[in-house]
Amino acid sequence: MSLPSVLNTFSVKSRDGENSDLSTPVKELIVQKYLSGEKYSVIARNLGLPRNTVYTVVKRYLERGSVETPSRYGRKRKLDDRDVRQLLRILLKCLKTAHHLSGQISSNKYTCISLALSVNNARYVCPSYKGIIGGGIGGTSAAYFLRELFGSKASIDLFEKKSIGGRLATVSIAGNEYEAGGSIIHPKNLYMVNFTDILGLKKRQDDDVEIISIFDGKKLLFTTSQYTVVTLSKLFWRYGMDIYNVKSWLQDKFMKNFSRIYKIQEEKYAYTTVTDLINAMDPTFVKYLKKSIRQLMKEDGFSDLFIDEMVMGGLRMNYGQTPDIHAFVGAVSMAGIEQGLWNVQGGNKRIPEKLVKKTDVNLIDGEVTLVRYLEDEESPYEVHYIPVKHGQEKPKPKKKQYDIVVIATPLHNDVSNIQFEDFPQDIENFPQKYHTTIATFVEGEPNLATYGLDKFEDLPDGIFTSNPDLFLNSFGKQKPVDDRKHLQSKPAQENFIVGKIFSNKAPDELEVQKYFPIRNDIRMIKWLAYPEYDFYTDELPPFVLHDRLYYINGIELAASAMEMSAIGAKNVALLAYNHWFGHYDKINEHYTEAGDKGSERFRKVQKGSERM
Ligand SMILES: CC(C)=CCC/C(C)=C/CC/C(C)=C/CSC[C@H](N)C(=O)O
Repeated sequence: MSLPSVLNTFSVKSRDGENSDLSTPVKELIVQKYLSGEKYSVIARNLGLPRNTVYTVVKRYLERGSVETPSRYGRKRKLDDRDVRQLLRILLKCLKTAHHLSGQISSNKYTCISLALSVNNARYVCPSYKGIIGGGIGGTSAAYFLRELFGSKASIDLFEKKSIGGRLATVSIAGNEYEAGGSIIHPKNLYMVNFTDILGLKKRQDDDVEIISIFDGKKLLFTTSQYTVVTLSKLFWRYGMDIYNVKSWLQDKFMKNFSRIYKIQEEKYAYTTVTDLINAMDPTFVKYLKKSIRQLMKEDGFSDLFIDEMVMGGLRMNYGQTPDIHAFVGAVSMAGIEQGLWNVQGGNKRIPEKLVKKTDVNLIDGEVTLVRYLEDEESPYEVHYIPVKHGQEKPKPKKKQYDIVVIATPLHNDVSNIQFEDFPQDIENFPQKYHTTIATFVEGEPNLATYGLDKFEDLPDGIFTSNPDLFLNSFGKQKPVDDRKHLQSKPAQENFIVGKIFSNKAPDELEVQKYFPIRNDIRMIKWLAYPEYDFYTDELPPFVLHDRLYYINGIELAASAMEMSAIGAKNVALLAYNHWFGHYDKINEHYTEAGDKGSERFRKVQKGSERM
């Protein structure tokens, strides 16, 4: 099955579509009954209709404010815009006095109805119980943003079956801890910068000039120098103007409008699909999903040599893949080889660990197996889990009910095996393949001959590879996550280093010998690290799986990075907040900043996405 069709099965689509075969009075009767408090199942039974049909009619009504299917040729509205605005003003006044409603109201044609629905639907108290499934950077960021939005009274449970941090982890070798998973943060990754600040953590940034080479499997094609002027001359000699153009190209084509997301989210706008969120940053980004980074850069005049060496090198290091992956993740990878990258003193996993404490969540050590929808219950999501085994006894399965549930783990069979039951539509596991990346840490003496070198001093700090057939994706000399010198162990022998080999397959003894013939210790970590970006589609997964059941990790299909997970988490927290308090004018809506030219190009991407 191709990806678009697979993703369609994942979207929230009602089985009986538009119900265009029901007459308008019947649809109106359904809505009337719903508004007077009758449950879907009761309405369905009394009217002799399938429950799904009733659900869909109500859902469409909540989205559109009308039971009619919108049509250019349909019946005209009886009220004109002026009437609607006037009605709105009156309604708003009544509502604000009567219910202290704080929602903002715009004058779009459905506002009148959604506002009326707010009277029935808006909840004036915070949801009591929220469950987050997954304790990685996505889940813990979601906890933080939910706490920020819903306040200290909301009770938040966070389920994690292993350890907090997920794919942010350290490995212990030669007496020190090293970054083993997501390892780098860009200076413009505002959420990571803010978390580090708020949580009282410190940045770890190398002041030493790092020497980087590109290796084709036989020799080092290119090596930077510790003198910037020499490096620039060498780069210019090899890549010409490409090396000067790439920085401003990345800034103009990507970084500038990517940064719009921070303002958009500060203004509490949220999007129901990953595509809609990307589109809100810049509609051109949606086009990047449908072409390769190679194609985009070639269209913009970059040479094959530059793409095959620099871009390839960055992509093999960051995602173990090639410039044939889509241009959005390609651009993120390019940002990941810019200057000024940093990580957290003590390890990046300290961010999620400290977020858990800061947000005062209730941590549940357990593996979630099932989420069941209990339609008639006040807290309709029943989460089933198996507590982590601590003693000898086999733990008994348990369950808890929630108002809101956030899934913060890839819904992918190799990673999680959560079942969904009794939902009006199918919620299936994430069909996209995840890429296996092996990080092998070795304490030993590197094999200089492999790189065509003679002297130990000439071994670069980092090696990118330009050959897609090579076993080695990248190599890097490692520094401990705690760079306070007095805490670090000394290497076991002269010319011993701790090096990290990234590869797509586990190395056998011969392969390890090739890079480290003499060694003291070796540790190998297998990650299902990020999606296999072998698709071009602008139909990325939804953030909303059901009314108040949200999913963060679909954002990884756009690009996987710590910051992307935090952006996804903030979007989901804002969706939960806007849905709960009836701020529908902040969902899937265009955000315009005064004088913001970029957003004038905004177009709606409602294909396959639904306003919940
Ligand atoms: C915030 C702006 C303006 C742009 C940044 C876009 C972005 C999300 C950059 C992340 C850069 C980065 C750290 C890329 C590395 S790829 C992920 C890698 N596998 C890792 O996490 O270690």
